[in-house]
Amino acid sequence: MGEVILEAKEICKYFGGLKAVEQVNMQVEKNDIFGIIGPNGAGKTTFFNVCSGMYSPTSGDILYKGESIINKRPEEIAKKGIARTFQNIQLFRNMTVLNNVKIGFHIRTNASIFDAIFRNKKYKLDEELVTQEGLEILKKVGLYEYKDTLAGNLAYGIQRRVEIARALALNPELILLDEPAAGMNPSETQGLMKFIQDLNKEGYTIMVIEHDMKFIMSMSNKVLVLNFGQKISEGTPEYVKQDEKVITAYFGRGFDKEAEAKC
Ligand SMILES: Nc1ncnc2c1ncn2[C@@H]1O[C@H](COP(=O)(O)OP(=O)(O)OP(=O)(O)O)[C@@H](O)[C@H]1O
Repeated sequence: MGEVILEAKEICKYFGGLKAVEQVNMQVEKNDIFGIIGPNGAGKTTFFNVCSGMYSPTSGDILYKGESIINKRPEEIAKKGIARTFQNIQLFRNMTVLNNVKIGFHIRTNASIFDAIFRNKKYKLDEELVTQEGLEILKKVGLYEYKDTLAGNLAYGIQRRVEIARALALNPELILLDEPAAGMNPSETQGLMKFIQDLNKEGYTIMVIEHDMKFIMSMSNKVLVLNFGQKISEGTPEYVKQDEKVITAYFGRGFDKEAEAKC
């Protein structure tokens, strides 16, 4: 077994009387592409938000490299090496791609708002460094040609990649992706899959939640399946696909043909 970098221990998250997530355990190992799927309302988003530190669990713990990240501020979590994207793209549409990526660096550089306003030496040094690093990231992920394009003018699939590129500016080890293929057409989805696999080859560990079964099954090395807030299966895509409990969860909800076709 490889090094565990993110661990969920008996996570429960209740909203009033509603048990959105119930006793879920998970271990993401270094270099995994760890996929989480489940039917609508299964608790994926809630679990994701607990893992990224956005929600405190009702009970249980989240450990990053053995250290609890529960109740830590988002920037503290980011500094530890965890980056995330959001379900709805959160780019500045009227800014260039490069400037969007540069924003991702603000947590890492030491220039204060004071430095920035008065554009003093420290700010200028940081600004140069950040521009260089931003360009490096764009080269690394194949987005260099868009560096001067306004984010709002890009095709949807490319905007998604820019969002992920911005997350890389935090220099993370672990990237959490929240439904990255939502709203994409099949060719954009294919492109995104390759993009994520390439990042993984670069050494990033990835945890991803998605509705799209085919996306998760063809990309992940490990899959966790939630249903009604509980973990019903976990393993390789091959294992999960033939697990009776998974088949029942999906088939029982009446989208068997669709789900099967997508596997
Ligand atoms: N902030 C909240 N307050 C109250 N109930 C919530 C909240 N967030 C989620 N829920 C409920 O928790 C359950 C799990 O929702 P969640 O969004 O985590 O599932 P999901 O698997 O991500 O669903 P989908 O695939 O539809 O996005 C649902 O019954 C949902 O209505």
